[in-house]
Amino acid sequence: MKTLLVLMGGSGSGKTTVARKLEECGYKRLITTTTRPKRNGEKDGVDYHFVTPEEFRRLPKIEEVHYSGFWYGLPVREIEEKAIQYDRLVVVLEKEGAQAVKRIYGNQVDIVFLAISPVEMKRRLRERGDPPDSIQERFRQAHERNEFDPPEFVDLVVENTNVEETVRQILEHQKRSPAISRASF
Ligand SMILES: Nc1ncnc2c1ncn2[C@@H]1O[C@H](COP(=O)(O)OP(=O)(O)OP(=O)(O)O)[C@@H](O)[C@H]1O
Ligand SMILES: Nc1nc2c(ncn2[C@@H]2O[C@H](COP(=O)(O)O)[C@@H](O)[C@H]2O)c(=O)[nH]1
Repeated sequence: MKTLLVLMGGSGSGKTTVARKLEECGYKRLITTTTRPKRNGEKDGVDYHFVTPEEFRRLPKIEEVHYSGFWYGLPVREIEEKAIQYDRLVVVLEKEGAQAVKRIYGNQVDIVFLAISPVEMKRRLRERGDPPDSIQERFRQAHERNEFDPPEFVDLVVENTNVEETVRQILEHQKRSPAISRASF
């Protein structure tokens, strides 16, 4: 039984925080690649594979997106290697990436949308220490890309007001979903 859980939602909705909690529950996280600079405390190979634009261009990827001025993509190697070793995978992607992996892996993919209001988004990004111009750009982009509303293709929507409760709802949903519990890569 193998499943790929995709966490998506607006900037600051808590995708990375929830993914870390799910790792404590036995999920293996797929580390994606980006050309953006590291934030304070982020580590190469742990939070992202941080690469130059040239390295990014050469890397074989399942999907890629240009977001808020930088490139992001899921390396083929990352999913191929971890799917052999682990039954439950989790990855953090924006909307187009989530749609792309659903197209490729079908029923094995479970997409969870973490909801956040515009006011709470600004508050969390400030609290995370994002620079004011970056917060402004993400806010503009979130509106432009309609990131506050769940698209129709998601499998579960969670109001992430409490991380432990969010994780509980996701685990419960995965247990109940027949397509997910039958999935295999
Ligand atoms: N349920 C929650 N309640 C309050 N704060 C939270 C909650 N979940 C996450 N946070 C905090 O909000 C900030 C943003 O969280 P996180 O980085 O996980 O979001 P994200 O969705 O991955 O954002 P981005 O897409 O911008 O990378 C962090 O400071 C995190 O500690
Ligand atoms: N389609 C993809 N989206 C990705 C990937 N890795 C991360 N992301 C999404 O990008 C934004 C910005 O992330 P941040 O860490 O700079 O705040 C966020 O929505 C992520 O979900 C990827 O490989 N492909």
